[in-house]
Amino acid sequence: AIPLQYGAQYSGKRTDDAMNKWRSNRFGQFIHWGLYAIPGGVWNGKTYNYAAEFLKASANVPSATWDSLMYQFNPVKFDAKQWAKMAKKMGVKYMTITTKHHEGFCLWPSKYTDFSVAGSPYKKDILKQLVEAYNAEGIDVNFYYSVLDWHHPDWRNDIKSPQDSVAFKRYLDFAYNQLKELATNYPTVKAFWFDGTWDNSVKKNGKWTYEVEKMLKEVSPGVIVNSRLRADDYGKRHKDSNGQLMGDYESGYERRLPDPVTDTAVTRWDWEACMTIPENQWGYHKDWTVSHVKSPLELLEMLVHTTSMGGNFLLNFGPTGNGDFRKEELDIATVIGNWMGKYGDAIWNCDYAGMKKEDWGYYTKKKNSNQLNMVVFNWPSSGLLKVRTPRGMVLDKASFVDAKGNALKVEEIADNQYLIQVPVKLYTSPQVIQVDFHQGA
Ligand SMILES: C[C@@H]1N[C@@H](C#Cc2ccccc2)[C@H](O)[C@@H]1O
Repeated sequence: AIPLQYGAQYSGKRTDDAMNKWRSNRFGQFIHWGLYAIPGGVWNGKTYNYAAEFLKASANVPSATWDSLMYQFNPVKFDAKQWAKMAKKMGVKYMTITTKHHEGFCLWPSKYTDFSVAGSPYKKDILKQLVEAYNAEGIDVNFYYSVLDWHHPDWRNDIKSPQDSVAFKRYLDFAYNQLKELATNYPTVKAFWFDGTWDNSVKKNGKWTYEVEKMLKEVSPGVIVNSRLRADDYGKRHKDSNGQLMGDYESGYERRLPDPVTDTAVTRWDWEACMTIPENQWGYHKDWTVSHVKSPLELLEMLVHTTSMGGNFLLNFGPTGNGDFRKEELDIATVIGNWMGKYGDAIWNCDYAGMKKEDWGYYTKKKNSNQLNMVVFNWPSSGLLKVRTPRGMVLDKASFVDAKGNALKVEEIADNQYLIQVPVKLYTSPQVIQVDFHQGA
């Protein structure tokens, strides 16, 4: 192995209570909210199709002009309790909020910058209201923090001169202080979600990324840090120069999921996928007709797919500049929430079942149980669901979660091969069949 000072600190999955809770949450709400929500992808009457939170770059807006959006930030419809109630009904167990995105605007009154809610007509601490409201609903809150900062004069994309070094050191001190401020002032926050760490300037500062993770865990014991923060001694990200995952979970799946047949290696570590509802919009965009908007059932399948591979699914919402949600997002929250209300037990505290993927859908397995869930998206016209079990696993009985009393016919047609007989029907949402099993000889 290559000797490293700033590589992975441990291997395997964390098994402490904080990480077990993070893992059991499975379904989270991502919220991207900042000044970019005010123009919503439109600048000087022109609609830019690229991600709305990148509008400053897409529309080539001068920094002084963009930063003056701060004086328009006054979300009169913002109601943290209402947001938290919607999230609770949707069935999420955690929420990740952008404390500061690439634009540099802070949703809390940071003492290290004037470019925050404190400088806006709104004035109040948004993070404090969200943490209190979501925690009151029993939902954990995590903080997204962009290391990339277009506003700060000392930010550098790369270090190409001694002057760059001096300036970027000032920037890294600023970011370190902000992160310590966040961990100190919001002690119930469970995890830090780092982004904007792809530039050479950060890759050349693996030591700083190591020190940030160390500081956060000292200030907030048990806190969880994603792999995106970290660069090792040689600038390697996510996995160090020895191929070991850095941080507490892998967070490279952005708008994509691992393949359930060829990518089962991900089941060996903790990981999370984050997903947009349109093709590529994290911040609020006025016009969602510019790309495919995923239906509730498409998103629900992604949630089940992710759970079936032992990952967490973080679904993104982009509130408007006024602090309310668009109808499409409210409808998705309702449909998914209705399903989670009936079948959430097949998601929460469930994990990879260690079984071969079948065409009809996905398996999830309740932690520390002999309860196997079959979430069926593709209903078989044959009325037969094929199940291949690992050696020694014997199926005992199966029934619809909705009809526990009506046992389904389970036929073992060969060693470790079963057929479960189901009615041939057209369903309009995925069905969940619960299977009890035991470990045989
Ligand atoms: C979680 C997501 N990561 C951010 C990004 C990005 C990006 C997109 C293209 C090229 C380089 C970086 C998005 O703005 C959103 O915050």
